[in-house]
Amino acid sequence: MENTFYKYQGTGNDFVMVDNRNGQFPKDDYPLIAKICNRRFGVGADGLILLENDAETDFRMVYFNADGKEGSMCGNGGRCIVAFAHFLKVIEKETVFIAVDGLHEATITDDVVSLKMLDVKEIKEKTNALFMDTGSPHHVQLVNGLKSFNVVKEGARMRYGVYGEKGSNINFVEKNDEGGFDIRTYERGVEDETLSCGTGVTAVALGMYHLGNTKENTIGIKALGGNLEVSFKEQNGSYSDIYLKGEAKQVFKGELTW
Ligand SMILES: N[C@H](CCC[C@H](N)C(=O)O)C(=O)O
Repeated sequence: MENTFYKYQGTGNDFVMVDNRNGQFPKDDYPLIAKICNRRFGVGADGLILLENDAETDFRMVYFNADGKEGSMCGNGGRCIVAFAHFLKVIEKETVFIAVDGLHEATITDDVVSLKMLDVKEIKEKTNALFMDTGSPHHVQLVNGLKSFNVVKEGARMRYGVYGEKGSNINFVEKNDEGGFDIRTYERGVEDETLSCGTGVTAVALGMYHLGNTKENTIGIKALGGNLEVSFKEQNGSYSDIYLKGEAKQVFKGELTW
């Protein structure tokens, strides 16, 4: 079945997933990928992910944003592709795979995937905000009244206005009553607010620890689409053993008929 695709979601960040171990997917066709991700003219997703063979690891993850262009690392997509690899029996419960930013270890238990992220060596302090690279670039900013905050307007303004054409993902965060943090994210490449962004959730957890807003190194982060947990070790402002953990689920299967 040549054009079979699957749809996965991780805390509401949704992806079209294709088994491209035969190398037949036309991955240079950006307009096609954008069309598949379009919610009116296609399947509809925040991104499209290919699972490919890799000589040294269990598989390769190739991630495209909804605009059809290859993106930087996607944390929720990384969790979803681990669930997909498990479904395809490419892996059992543990894996090491390669993504655009390097090697990732992960484990899967039922539908819960714990994904190891790359070390974060530097957090930059900006006016009332932080910036760091957790595999993707992230701006982290505390706000009051997150629920009613205009994430799309402010995110779009800052994504271009502050970070230029290359841009950044923009996260807004507020402490919640449960000792964790609420997050809302404007995603570059999707050019909209998504229900969750894994590399953004990771950036918020490290950022809140960095600012002294929590002393915990296992932090619950609530995105619009569900809850994630980030754990890490910190030494002299450098972060290692970073794990992003939460549900990743297959939601349907179909046939692309381009
Ligand atoms: N949704 C993704 C982030 C994708 C990053 C992408 N928007 C880019 O900047 O290329 C995540 O779960 O981490």
